[in-house]
Amino acid sequence: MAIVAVGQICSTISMAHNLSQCRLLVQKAVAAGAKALFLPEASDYIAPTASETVSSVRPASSSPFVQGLQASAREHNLPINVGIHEPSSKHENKVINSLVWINADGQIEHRYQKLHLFDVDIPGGPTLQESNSVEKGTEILAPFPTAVGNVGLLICFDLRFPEPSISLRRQGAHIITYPSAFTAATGRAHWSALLRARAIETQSYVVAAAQVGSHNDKRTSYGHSMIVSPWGDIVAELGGEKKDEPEIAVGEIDLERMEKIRKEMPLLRRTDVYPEV
Ligand SMILES: O=C(O)CNC(=O)[C@H](CS)NC(=O)CCC(=O)C(=O)O
Repeated sequence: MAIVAVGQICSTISMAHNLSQCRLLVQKAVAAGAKALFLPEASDYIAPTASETVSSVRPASSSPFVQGLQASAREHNLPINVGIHEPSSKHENKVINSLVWINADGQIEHRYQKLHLFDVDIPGGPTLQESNSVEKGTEILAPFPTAVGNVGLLICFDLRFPEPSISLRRQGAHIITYPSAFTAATGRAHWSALLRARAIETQSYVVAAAQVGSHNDKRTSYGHSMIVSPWGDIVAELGGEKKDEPEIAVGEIDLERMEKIRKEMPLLRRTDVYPEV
């Protein structure tokens, strides 16, 4: 059994501030005995406008934020999963919403690019057009082995679509991650129900690190980072308020219990009957 930590922060436009928040979380995760730390979507920065999202981007190889976290991972021998922005190689005026796995040697070993972009217009909020500044991904990254189990990467709004999580499960995932910056309004309505549903239907651990609180005068995130077991229990959960110091929550990944759940209730799909999904 291994302990994992989810970290909760309130990223702003200041990469230096966001890095210092994340480094505090690394120290807390190490002190708690965690074997991996999961950080939210867009941990490097959250900008108030699409143009500032694009103008703030740095390649990972020269981003002080990414390099700082790589140094922390190496120093503490702790793998870190973190959501960042990276330049798009296809569009000059877009970034990619990316999730990287930094291994215990501080190397970026895996990278996933967000598939589903958050374009919504709900009167009274939220109104966000992620595709104005972000280029969507085109593939699922196969789950990869880590010290805490086989990890499959997805991001935030991807949570609303069961198909990629089912695909990751079928490809051998034990843990599915949803680093997020859920809006306060949609988070209240849907966040925990969706996370529990994905855990129950994939019979996998779901680890969801979330942004919390007010990032700027336009954006507030719901928080409530959590770890959900393959049976759907909420193993650990943080609150919805931004604290003076960023917080972690920790939980055990029990792969034996997961295998028992999968064996006792096999979820055999009738794709012979519904091949279109
Ligand atoms: O803007 C950035 O830099 C970081 N990206 C985000 O915060 C993204 C896109 S705006 N947020 C979501 O996908 C929220 C989904 C959500 O809230 C829901 O599905 O209800």
